Amino acid sequence: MSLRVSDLKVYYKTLKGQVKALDGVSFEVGDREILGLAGESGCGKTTLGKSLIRMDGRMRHIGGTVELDGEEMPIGDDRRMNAFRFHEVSLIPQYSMSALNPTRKIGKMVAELLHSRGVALDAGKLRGRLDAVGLPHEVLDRYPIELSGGMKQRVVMVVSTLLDPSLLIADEITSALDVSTQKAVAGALAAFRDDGLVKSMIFVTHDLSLTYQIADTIMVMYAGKLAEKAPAKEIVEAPRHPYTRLLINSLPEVGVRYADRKLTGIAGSPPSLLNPPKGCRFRDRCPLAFAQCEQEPPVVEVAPNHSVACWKA
Ligand SMILES: Nc1ncnc2c1ncn2[C@@H]1O[C@H](COP(=O)(O)OP(=O)(O)OP(=O)(O)O)[C@@H](O)[C@H]1O
Repeated sequence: MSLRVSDLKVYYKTLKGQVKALDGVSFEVGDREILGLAGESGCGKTTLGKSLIRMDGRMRHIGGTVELDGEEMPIGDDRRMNAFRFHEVSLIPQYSMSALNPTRKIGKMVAELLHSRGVALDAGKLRGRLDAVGLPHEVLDRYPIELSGGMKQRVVMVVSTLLDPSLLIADEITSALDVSTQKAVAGALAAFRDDGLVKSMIFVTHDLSLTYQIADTIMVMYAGKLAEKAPAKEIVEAPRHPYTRLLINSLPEVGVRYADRKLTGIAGSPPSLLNPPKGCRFRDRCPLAFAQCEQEPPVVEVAPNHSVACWKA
């Protein structure tokens, strides 16, 4: 087992109270597995990715454990997490390709970044990684502004994996790209796993159709909790949770750009995570809701590797 997350609770401290962004989430990612993490905006996807790397100032580790390759990660301890960051687990954050330093050539930026981590640049390895994502070596001599969006995203992928992390988390890395570039970048990401450059991966996206192309397993979250997790084909072809069904039905049409997509077909909006409702958090929007949904549904394995949190699944 590569990653084991048990009953993880991560809250944000705000002036209005605690936002329960991750509220008791448990799941595993196997060796060589790509887990696609899906769900509407605000369900906790980014919080999950960040909490495995670096908590921001408002985030609090309230409970639960995270084990990577059998070792517990001290996710609430920023200093002790230094031993894990980039070395064991690496995150490609949302919008990271736009955050490349515009005043540095790519090669210099990579050298400086490694230096800041106390690691010497291995030029041969760097060139090998550029080859792996289909970038010409001469990008090292270019400024970010001279690269296309897809090239910048590949640079970020190379930088994030130079220290050979076991687990790579990619958070919405294809959102700002056109459809064919999205596919190419997702394909390059899957090749990282296929070539053994990383052992396992979490691919975070709103876009279930893209995640379906590369993920072995898809986990759907709703309002800070796990709704359903199953092999990708099963989630798409035979979803059991009413929320997953509605998500699948609202898949955007092929060829529509991210910015033009709207999640239609699910009336209402997710509950506030400041004071989430008791019981099933989806029940106000659920076409199948009944009295028992006032109790929180447990996550139940309804078929091999297929878990659902719904009384009616
Ligand atoms: N810094 C913060 N302070 C307070 N609340 C926050 C903060 N960041 C996120 N949240 C809240 O935590 C919840 C989960 O947010 P998160 O960004 O993890 O969701 P997401 O599924 O990744 O959404 P998106 O797809 O829009 O990035 C939301 O209710 C959000 O409003």
